[in-house]
Amino acid sequence: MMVLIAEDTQTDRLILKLYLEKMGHSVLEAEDGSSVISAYKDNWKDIDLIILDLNMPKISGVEAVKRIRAFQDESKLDWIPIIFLSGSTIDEDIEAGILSGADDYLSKPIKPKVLSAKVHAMARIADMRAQLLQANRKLEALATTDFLTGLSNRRCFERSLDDEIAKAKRYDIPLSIAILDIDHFKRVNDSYGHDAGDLVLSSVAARLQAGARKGDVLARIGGEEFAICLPSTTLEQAIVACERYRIVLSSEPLSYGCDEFTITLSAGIASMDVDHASKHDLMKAADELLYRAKQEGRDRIVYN
Ligand SMILES: Nc1nc2c(ncn2[C@@H]2O[C@H](COP(=O)(O)OP(=O)(O)OP(=O)(O)O)[C@@H](O)[C@H]2O)c(=O)[nH]1
Repeated sequence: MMVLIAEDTQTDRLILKLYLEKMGHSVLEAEDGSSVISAYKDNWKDIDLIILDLNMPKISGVEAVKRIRAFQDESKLDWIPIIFLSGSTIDEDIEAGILSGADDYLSKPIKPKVLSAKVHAMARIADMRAQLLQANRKLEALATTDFLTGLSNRRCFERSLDDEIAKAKRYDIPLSIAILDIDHFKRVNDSYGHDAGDLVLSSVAARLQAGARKGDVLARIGGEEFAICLPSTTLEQAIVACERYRIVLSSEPLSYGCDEFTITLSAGIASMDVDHASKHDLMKAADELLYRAKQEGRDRIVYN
């Protein structure tokens, strides 16, 4: 581990450094409260643990820990363990240290075995926390991804749309969305089976994804229904993009074993304006236009 230590008494600092290095850790030294804060800010990526003296000149250990924890919160950094070191064993000092954001307390003079045990315990907690964060990230990815196509799912699409609508309003920039639906998809399932249907869905997703512009959010929002959020895109530009998707899809057949399917899609496009200023209004407008595209014969894009 990389341990940042802060201790204003040079001999104490050297002893602590020696013990930690003997245990196989790397050590970064600071000699007072303000230098431990700046050392952490400059090196937070490498630091795994902080051990600091409670009583230091100018900025006390308690204040330094408060500022380090505040910096972690503001910058959304991962938690790392902090241990206080002090000659005082007064209950109030221990309480103040822990309440400031530290995780454990070591009393001076340092006993190598106790130091080693506490560092070990902190490393274990940090490791468990890292595992938990990783598991949470995996769960988050599962909760926002459509398992069949690997695209974003409806939940993720709606969340991105909320963000893009807020940005479009804040900076007064255009925003368009399109809802695309594969035509007569039921026939694929009915004639070739569900596996063929699944393959068509993932091939369509891959083709749409390959043609998507960076920054556009493409999602599978229902069975054979896809949606695209096109930030900074006017209705005219969205029509061009959706025509491209429509042609990309129908121009070359998809194959499933020896069978080939020509797939077409219908789409409704809506752009943000005074009438379609909310997520609900935009989705509803695009959905109604998609319905019109189906009514008017499919394999087409409809907009207002
Ligand atoms: N294979 C497969 N089929 C799905 C999936 N989700 C929905 N479907 C099927 O998609 C089909 C949608 O049928 P419909 O809503 O009648 O639409 P359509 O046949 O595409 O007709 P139009 O949209 O009117 O052109 C149904 O047969 C669903 O069972 C899926 O994940 N995999």
